[in-house]
Amino acid sequence: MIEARHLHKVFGAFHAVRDVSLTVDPGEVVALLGPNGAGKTTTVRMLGAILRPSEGYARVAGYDVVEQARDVRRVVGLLTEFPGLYLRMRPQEYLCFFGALQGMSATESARRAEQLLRQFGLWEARNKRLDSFSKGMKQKVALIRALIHDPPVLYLDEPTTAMDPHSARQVRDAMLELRAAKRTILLTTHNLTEAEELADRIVIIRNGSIVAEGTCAQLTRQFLGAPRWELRLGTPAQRAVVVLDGMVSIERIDDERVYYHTDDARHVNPQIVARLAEAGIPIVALNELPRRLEDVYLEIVAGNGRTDAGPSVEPSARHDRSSPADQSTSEEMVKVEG
Ligand SMILES: Nc1ncnc2c1ncn2[C@@H]1O[C@H](COP(=O)(O)OP(=O)(O)OP(=O)(O)O)[C@@H](O)[C@H]1O
Repeated sequence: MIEARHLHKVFGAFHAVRDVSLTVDPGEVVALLGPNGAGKTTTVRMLGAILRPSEGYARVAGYDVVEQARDVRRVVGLLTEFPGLYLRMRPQEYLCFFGALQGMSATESARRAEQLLRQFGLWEARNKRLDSFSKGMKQKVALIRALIHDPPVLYLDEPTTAMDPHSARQVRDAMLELRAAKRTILLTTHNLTEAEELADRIVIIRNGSIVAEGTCAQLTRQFLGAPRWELRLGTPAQRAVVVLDGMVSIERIDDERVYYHTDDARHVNPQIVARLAEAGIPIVALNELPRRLEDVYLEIVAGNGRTDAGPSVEPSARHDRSSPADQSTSEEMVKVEG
């Protein structure tokens, strides 16, 4: 559904996005993660036909983001990080206005706006002007704006940042529903728990380049190694070392606990339990230690990991589309905000 090849974006002399190639399949949710200034929003804006790539190309639902920008904007619902709302309007008229821009009839957009305002708990506030809305409420209106025409592709840039926990839950539930309805979603977020919950696949970008890509499980395995286990005994753990020796890789021993790694827990752990029982060593508990996306992320962006994300390089031969005009900082293809 989204296919980007060798995307590159230069602002003046600054390379904000370098050689980004990315595929998102129909119905897939991909989280684009990375530190501040990594190039996430710039990538999303290029994929949304808002910003012209300096090099490379991208197609969304089969449409080229440069040659068929209008079609791309029709099939994409875009929630930007700083949504500009028409603050004198009330939510319903604002949403109907955007529905009309997307070619919806007045009745259809009014019906859809009502449904979404109710879903996100804003129906009671429908008669208030948007300038009286809180930051989180405005963000919800911006999200509804992205959803109004029920697009097959959604780019959600930090969709829950300003929201209270209940509202953030509503938005995450909405994303889960959209995923179930086979919408294709590219999500950028600094909330790694959110990414873990929602995304089928994670892409990590740093200094404008993709440095890691995969499912949470794949990235965890690649960057944190084999799963860690904690064995709690009812006796000093030193006694168990002889039993475990050669079966697993012991990381440390702590009083009555042993921490170890194994690639083959399914076979090794039952053997460990049997041998300890045979040796009369009581087992209190055996647990796999949870590994969070946050640990993987920090390993990658801190640069200690096995990534090759080094300093920036000049773009090499790519599908070149740059022109002198494209090197400026004001090359927006369209102005989307009010
Ligand atoms: N229009 C612009 N002109 C010049 N530099 C820009 C422009 N837009 C973005 N940049 C620069 O490009 C880099 C990437 O910015 P981008 O907004 O894509 O980062 P991000 O990963 O979305 O960051 P954050 O997590 O803080 O939102 C930053 O250094 C930013 O200052």
